[in-house]
Amino acid sequence: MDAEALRKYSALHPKPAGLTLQYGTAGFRTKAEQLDHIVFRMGLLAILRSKAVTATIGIMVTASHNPEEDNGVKLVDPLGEMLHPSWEEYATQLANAEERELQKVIMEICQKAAVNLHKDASVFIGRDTRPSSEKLSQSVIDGIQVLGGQYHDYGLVTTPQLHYMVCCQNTQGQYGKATLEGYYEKLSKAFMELIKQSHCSGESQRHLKIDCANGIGALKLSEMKPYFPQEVLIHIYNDGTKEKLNHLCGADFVKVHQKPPGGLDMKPNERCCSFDGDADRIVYYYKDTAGHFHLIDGDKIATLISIFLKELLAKVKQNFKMAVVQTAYANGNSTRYLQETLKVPVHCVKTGVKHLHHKAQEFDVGVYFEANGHGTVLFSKAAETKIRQLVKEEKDDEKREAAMMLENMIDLINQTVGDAVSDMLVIEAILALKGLTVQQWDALYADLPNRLLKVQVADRRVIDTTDAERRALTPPGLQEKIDALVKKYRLSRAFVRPSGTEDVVRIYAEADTQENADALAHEVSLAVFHLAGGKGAPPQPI
Ligand SMILES: CC(=O)N[C@H]1[C@@H](OP(=O)(O)O)O[C@H](CO)[C@@H](O)[C@@H]1O
Ligand SMILES: [Mg+2]
Repeated sequence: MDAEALRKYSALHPKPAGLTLQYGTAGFRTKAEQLDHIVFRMGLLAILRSKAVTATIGIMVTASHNPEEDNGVKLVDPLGEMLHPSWEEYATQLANAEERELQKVIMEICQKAAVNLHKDASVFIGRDTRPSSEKLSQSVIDGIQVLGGQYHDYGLVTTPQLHYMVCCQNTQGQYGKATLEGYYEKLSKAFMELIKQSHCSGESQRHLKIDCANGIGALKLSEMKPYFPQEVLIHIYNDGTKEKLNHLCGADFVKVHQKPPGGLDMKPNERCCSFDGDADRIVYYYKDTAGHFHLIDGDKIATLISIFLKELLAKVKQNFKMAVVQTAYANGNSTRYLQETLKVPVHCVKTGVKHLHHKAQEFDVGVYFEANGHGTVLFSKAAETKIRQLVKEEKDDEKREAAMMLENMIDLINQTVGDAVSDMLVIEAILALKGLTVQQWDALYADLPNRLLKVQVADRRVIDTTDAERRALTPPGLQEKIDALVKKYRLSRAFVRPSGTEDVVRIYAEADTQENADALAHEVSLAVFHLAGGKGAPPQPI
């Protein structure tokens, strides 16, 4: 390591005095002006990680659905997964080290993680469309160069595209070609193969309006358009030419406020969807003839995909183990539908994509979605091999055709991470193949009315949870109070947990009516305020 270069370059990316940040659920996220030293140091860390695992590592500059002024950075592991939890701690240490200690901290990480500094290193870089992203990605490159590694800067890409590139690179092209063209070709080919087999979609069925949150999704979808057949009629809104990123639009806005985004004129019964700022989340929605808004969230997306896959799996008769993975935020009626009507096992894990991804890897076919629309499907290697073999060798027509559809699903879904573009194509293909309208999809089950609130407390770490975050262990008395409040309502459920991305405690409640869900959420938020050290004025009724 060139100590002099490290000193010189870290001085160009100084750490603001007293600032400490944590590598959280989605990497580092804060105001863009506080991030320069962080991204420089994540460039350093990406090199260390690359040397440790002898593979290409990804680094993405984005703050997803957060306001345009924010930014963030996260690392991508060799197969396109999130950074391994054991390294999150190193990331935090490196980010918070004083400048004069930087070299020492690097050496400590090398020792703890058995990094051989003489090995080669390679990093792929991507960024979203925020005004601050370009400069920050230059600082990443400074970090990479100080420790001496190769890099490829993909420039503007969606988060899932970068995950895809990393996976392609480290599987020597088995997953696909590590170029944007490779991504577009792989997805569009699988999509076209799938919809070839659909008979029943009239023209009106093929229109889809997409709110791109004024972000990177708009750019990349426009690039991808020429790869689609003419029958695909997608209309891009909020493309970033007029309004601000994520402002009153995007998947997070639509899910949280349960209303349509600005900038998209929606006619009754038109199928619409929203991406988030880095295009790794998607939610669907429509307005009925009475003008009521209907949200189709990640839970209903997981349900649609599960129905489709379960039918195909029954046809190929392979006894593949399939399961759905959710978090505590999944609507109670989605869980009930999946378990009782569809008879698919459902598992609940802690919030955060890495937890869902990890659990889904236990099955031959693991469908995972967060209610907010981040999700994908994982196929085990054994299942994939068997399916590809059936496509080549199976004599029975029905079985072979089902295997072909599964094979195309494997190629269409981005198995590295949730991907709005890929998920959208999966959904569009399923709707076309099953001849389902957006209303019919929505009608699979009715969401239980629910409410998500947040409360500020002095220190959110006073709340400790268990049972996939569904029960609070501390502070004393809180869970007992929640239990008592929940008993007052029908079909009710409530839980609280400290957020991993914001300095707040989140409260979730559902019940038989919206009034009851709102009342329960409010009462629970008061309990949190009083028992967990609430800050400022007590929460007001909704
Ligand atoms: C209730 C909710 O939507 N929580 C989100 C949010 O996490 P919190 O830990 O709740 O702040 O951001 C995460 C990262 O994007 C996402 O994985 C998660 O689902
Ligand atoms: Mg995102």
